[in-house]
Amino acid sequence: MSERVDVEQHRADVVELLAGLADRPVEEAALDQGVLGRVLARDVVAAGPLPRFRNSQMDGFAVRAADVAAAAPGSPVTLPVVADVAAAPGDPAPLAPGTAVRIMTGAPVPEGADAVVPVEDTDHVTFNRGAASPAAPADPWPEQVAVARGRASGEFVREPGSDVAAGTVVLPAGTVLAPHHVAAAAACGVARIALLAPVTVAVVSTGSELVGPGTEPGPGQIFDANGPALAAAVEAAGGRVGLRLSLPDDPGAVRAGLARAAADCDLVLTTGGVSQGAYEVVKDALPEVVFRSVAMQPGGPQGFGRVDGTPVLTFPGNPVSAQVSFVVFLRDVLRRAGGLPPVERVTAVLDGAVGSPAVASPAGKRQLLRGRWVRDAGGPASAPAPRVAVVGGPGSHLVASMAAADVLIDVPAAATTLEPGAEVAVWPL
Ligand SMILES: Nc1nc2c(c(=O)[nH]1)N[C@H]1C(S)=C(S)[C@@H](COP(=O)(O)OP(=O)(O)OC[C@H]3O[C@@H](n4cnc5c(N)ncnc54)[C@H](O)[C@@H]3O)O[C@H]1N2
Ligand code: MOO
Repeated sequence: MSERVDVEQHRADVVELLAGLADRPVEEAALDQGVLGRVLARDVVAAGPLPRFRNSQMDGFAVRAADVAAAAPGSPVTLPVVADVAAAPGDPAPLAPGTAVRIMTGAPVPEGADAVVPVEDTDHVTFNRGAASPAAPADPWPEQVAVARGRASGEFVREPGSDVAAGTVVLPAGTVLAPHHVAAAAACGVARIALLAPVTVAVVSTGSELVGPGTEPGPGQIFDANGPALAAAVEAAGGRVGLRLSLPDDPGAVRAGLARAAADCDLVLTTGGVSQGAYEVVKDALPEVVFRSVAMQPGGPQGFGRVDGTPVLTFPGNPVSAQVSFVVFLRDVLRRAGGLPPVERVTAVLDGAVGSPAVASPAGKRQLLRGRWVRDAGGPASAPAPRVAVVGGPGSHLVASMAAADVLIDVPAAATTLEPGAEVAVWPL
């Protein structure tokens, strides 16, 4: 008889087993190559300031604010336009008092100028002639400008370092990279970044009945669902699939496959072969692993330990059991090890009942039913928590019901029935 433990005990044992995974090596990557969702291992520091130089926030005229202070719609101030500055390489000449330069958004503001008057506030209104004359050359800069509205010193001038001072941290270590982080690093001219190396996981399916896609299953054969499912789950949790194996029900082959997996990866994950049958190859191949029954459904039969020094978790073969095992025991451990935040469990209100023959909850076991958020408009606005309804039955072979679910509804071990309106904890999928 194997030992029987509760869910929290097994979770704690898995956390302890995998504690060493959190010590991640660092790897470098180009900023533009698949870094989204990855975690920065080191701060990204700006070598120079951002903006890099004083530049215009508007298309208009760079002026000395004092020269146009008196301008008003009825009494414009007219200045000679002495140069044209585009957002282009080069350094404009200083601006003499009593003059203006035409300037474009992002162009360097000449020394001496301290404000930009948008073109709309002048007699030119716009510099852009649009599609009316696409072949025409760009507007030449005018000889003079009549400014109808003065601007305070500093208006529409972007100062260097006003976004980032040179030498400061743009993105701190631990940032989970999203597009806006890539933008900030790119603006600072960063080409390569240091990332936490993902935990590498070997995903090992066992069962002589399994075939891969593209094969016509013969009598007694089924497609391998767990391999692809767990590989996807590993990646979604920030891990990297280092090896995928599908092994037959032969303890020798399983032992050899697991030895290879242990040598190649940080963690080995198996499915199948851990129950009470005559061909429980994972159990038979791993005498050093602890096999136990966890008081939950699905996902009761579990094992944890090491193969050749590498941690191994053995999940049950039923596809829903394997996926639920990942969510409950491994997802957050993997995420934390790779620097990602855990997925928070949330409280929800049950929309229907649990306890009908179709949706029963066994006494003494925590049951993780598949559920969906109820998003109809009719719900009371004052509902204390989001509502959730059971989807499909509790059977651990019901992969399509699992695919229709948003969450796992956590029915406490003591409960065999729950009334509508009951508060439940849910695990987002
Ligand atoms: N007498 C008992 N029988 C069973 C018990 C028990 O306590 N006493 N526990 C049941 C529970 S609960 C589960 S869960 C399963 C676990 O069985 P195994 O981990 O040994 O898994 P297998 O027997 O290899 O497979 C179970 C089931 O899942 C299918 N399977 C396996 N691998 C895959 C895969 N990669 N993709 C898709 N489907 C897979 C397999 O064909 C079986 O149908 O044991 C119960 N029995
Ligand atoms: O506990 Mo098994 O994992 O029901 O299906």
